[in-house]
Amino acid sequence: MATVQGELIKNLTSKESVPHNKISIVGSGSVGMACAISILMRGLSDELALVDVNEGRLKGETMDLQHGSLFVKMPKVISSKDYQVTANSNLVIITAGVRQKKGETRLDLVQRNLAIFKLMISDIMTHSPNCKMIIVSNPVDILTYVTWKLSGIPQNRVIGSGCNLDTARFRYLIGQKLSIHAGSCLGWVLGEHGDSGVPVWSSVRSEAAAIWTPPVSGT
Ligand SMILES: NC(=O)C1=CN([C@@H]2O[C@H](COP(=O)(O)OP(=O)(O)OC[C@H]3O[C@@H](n4cnc5c(N)ncnc54)[C@H](O)[C@@H]3O)[C@@H](O)[C@H]2O)C=CC1
Ligand SMILES: CC(=O)C(=O)O
Repeated sequence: MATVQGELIKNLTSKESVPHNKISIVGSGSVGMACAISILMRGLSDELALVDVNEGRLKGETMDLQHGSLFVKMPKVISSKDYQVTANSNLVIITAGVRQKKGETRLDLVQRNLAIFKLMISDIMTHSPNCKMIIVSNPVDILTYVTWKLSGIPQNRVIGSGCNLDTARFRYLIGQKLSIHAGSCLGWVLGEHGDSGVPVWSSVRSEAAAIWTPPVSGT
């Protein structure tokens, strides 16, 4: 029998809405939460799902994001340690795993994070066989390759963050040197993310460099 309370709190729409651009993030640590906030602030998804083995952290981070609903356009945030919550994602971002401790290199993380990936990738594929994946966990280039192999999906659906962060740092530092915004400095770091990345000086261009160009003699 319908109660007054039941009538007052029932949904106005009869059907559950189906997300059209669902993004899931595995790992709700520092990097996962930075991704989550960027996605929400830019309105990139209509449903955001988070997964982490640390249920206490996951609950706290999810509540923080949900409580910020007032400030974002697409505020649906769900989470669980069960990968079912990621079902039908268009994009899955992997930030889960261990990070470096003092004295460790990114490559030192490979065995521990590989073990996590072996379990995680099959769960992701079971629930979102058509998704694209962005890998951030380190060592990122190796784990991107591992994800491609473990998932069996075409290589154009598995994207590693690669040297994006190194390139951003490079452009920031050039900008600092020239007292201009990093966006006005072009330049790339290529190779493997981290200690062996190669700053390609011949790729560097900046608005300031144009100012420095000496005038052609005779003009
Ligand atoms: N590619 C890049 O440019 C960058 C990569 N990283 C890497 O990203 C990873 C994450 O870094 P942070 O967020 O700073 O670490 P964090 O320690 O803050 O977060 C990692 C999260 O992964 C979770 N986790 C661990 N095992 C899991 C599993 N089996 N399933 C689900 N969740 C699991 C942990 O509970 C934790 O919440 C590290 O490997 C780090 O080295 C970090 C910064 C930049
Ligand atoms: C953690 C890491 O890969 C970085 O900050 O470059």
